[in-house]
Amino acid sequence: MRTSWADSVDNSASENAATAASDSSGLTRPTRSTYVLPHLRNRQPPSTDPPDRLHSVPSSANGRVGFGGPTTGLCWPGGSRPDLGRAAHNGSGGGRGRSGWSTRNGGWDRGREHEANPFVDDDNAEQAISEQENTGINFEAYDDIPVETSGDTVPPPVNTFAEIDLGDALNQNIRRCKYVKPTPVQRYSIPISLAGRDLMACAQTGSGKTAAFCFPIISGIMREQYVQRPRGARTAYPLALILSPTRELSRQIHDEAKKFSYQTGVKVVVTYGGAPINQQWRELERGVDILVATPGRLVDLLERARISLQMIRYLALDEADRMLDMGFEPQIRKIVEQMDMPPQGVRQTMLFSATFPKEIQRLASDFLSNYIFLAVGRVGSSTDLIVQRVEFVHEYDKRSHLMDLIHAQKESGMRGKQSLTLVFVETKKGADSLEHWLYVNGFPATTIHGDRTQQEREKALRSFKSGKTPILVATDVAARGLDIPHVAHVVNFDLPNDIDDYVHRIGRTGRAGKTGLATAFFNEGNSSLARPLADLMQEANQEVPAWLIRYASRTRTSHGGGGGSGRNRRSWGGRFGGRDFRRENSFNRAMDYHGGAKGSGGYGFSGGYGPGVTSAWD
Ligand SMILES: Nc1ncnc2c1ncn2[C@@H]1O[C@H](COP(=O)(O)OP(=O)(O)OP(=O)(O)O)[C@@H](O)[C@H]1O
Repeated sequence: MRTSWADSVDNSASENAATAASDSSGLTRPTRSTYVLPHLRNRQPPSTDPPDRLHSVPSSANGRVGFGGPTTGLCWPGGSRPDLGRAAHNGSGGGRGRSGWSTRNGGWDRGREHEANPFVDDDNAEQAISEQENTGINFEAYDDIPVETSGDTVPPPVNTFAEIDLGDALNQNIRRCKYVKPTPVQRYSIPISLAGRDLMACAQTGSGKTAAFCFPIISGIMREQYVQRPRGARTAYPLALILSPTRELSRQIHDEAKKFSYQTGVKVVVTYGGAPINQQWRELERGVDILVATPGRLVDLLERARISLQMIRYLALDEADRMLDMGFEPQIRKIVEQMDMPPQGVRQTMLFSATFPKEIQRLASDFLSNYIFLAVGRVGSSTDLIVQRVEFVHEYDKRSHLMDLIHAQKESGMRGKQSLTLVFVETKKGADSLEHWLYVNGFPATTIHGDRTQQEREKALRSFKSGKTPILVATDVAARGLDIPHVAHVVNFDLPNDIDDYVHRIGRTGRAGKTGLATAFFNEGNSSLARPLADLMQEANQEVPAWLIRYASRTRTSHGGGGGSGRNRRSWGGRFGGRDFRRENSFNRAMDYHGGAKGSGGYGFSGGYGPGVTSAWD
């Protein structure tokens, strides 16, 4: 019978302890595996299993059951988190440096020999260029950024990575990534997460949210020297789950997380639809600490009892507003609430996105316990790095307009290479047809959308990233999260119906402090977007054409002053992509405010997240 990597570590440890029935914290530990019938495997674990034991640990000040108490400063509290079922780590409690760091003895040291170096083989030259450019990140662009936090006792932010006790191995990887200092969302969210707090974080596109949730998870797992996992025959027991809405984004998060966890002993595995499931099974059987997944494939694996969530300590939802909108919510609820994942308050939950409509915040709060809301502003910050243009273009003129833009782009291409242009369209058919037309007209283009096979999607993305086909025509499947260096221009050939989708789309350029250009084709068909678009551009100090303002005021009048309709009836936080909805609900707890001027408007009305079409997604 095969056992997982984690199991083999645990097996050898428990075998050494022979029939030991308790660990150093006096908690009972199962000494032999018990066969569980597949149909019973996803039930709540028996009372001796670790997650149940967590319930017996008293609540701490932060409201988290079983968490070893709030930290002072940024270091882990002395001793282990009793909720983890690991032997106490020997840290000095608040001390820095090596003490207390797990070497994850045994298992990974063996596995490490085979651990490919993710810093050398990844996209080769492309990787090298983007790494070089990380050193040139325009941090000045972040200096005046407004940041708002709300919630009970918010841990203070840090200014440097050195102030945070992330552990030597992870620090080494941060250096390898050429991250010199934390971005604003990292400065605030990492201390919050390291203190064990739940978090809802709203920060601009391209501002480093992936590292913001990966670092605390990796660091937390590294600190846990020993985890007793049930010895389920072929079931994997990850300690952390990162969910994202698309396959490509899951792969990207996996690639990043592998870099951050290189030689830490923390094993990251990805699973998503459209790829052979057997291969993913085999990978899972070799052991997994952090599982990155799309919801559909994960539900499949849970139902087949290939994965159990009973050991989950950390849950992160990237693009959380998208994950909780109508397209995904039932699947997410199933994963988080109806399988065997420990409840909120026991696990630590982190939700990240660039946009957080209030209705979605309300839903999301079901998953969180006494959480902190963090908003890192848009205006006066990285969104300003994207020059936004909007042109009035009739449907029949769109192609020739696009051709003009691409010609202009070609002329301004750097190093003799055409810079990358990402063109968003509404439908899969429209994507294929536009790609064909571009190809016929001599423009090297490729396309990515939900009707293409996963292989085709991945090939298209590679070809675009490498510059072989410098034009990518995409549906919204490429709108969120994808971090493609050198995207100089985003063209909204068809505007989306939802202003939040617009924000994510244009965020594919102007990443990590770099500049970018976004052009939108607007016509009568987009009237409902006129007002939110005009407001957004104004907030980002962009030039708003007079005709768009006229359109915007017309929609304002026709909607009785409410402005926008359907999905666009959202209460944005003015300078932010979202603001804590608890404020409107007479949430009278301590509010901390850092930097920037307070409350500059927003749309001034709440909620109304209407139904939307989500066909372009997984
Ligand atoms: N501290 C840092 N220093 C330099 N570069 C960084 C730092 N943190 C992240 N980056 C780089 O910034 C880029 C954007 O990061 P990331 O993809 O995590 O953004 P994001 O906030 O998740 O964006 P989106 O909202 O579009 O998903 C990446 O190339 C990443 O490597």
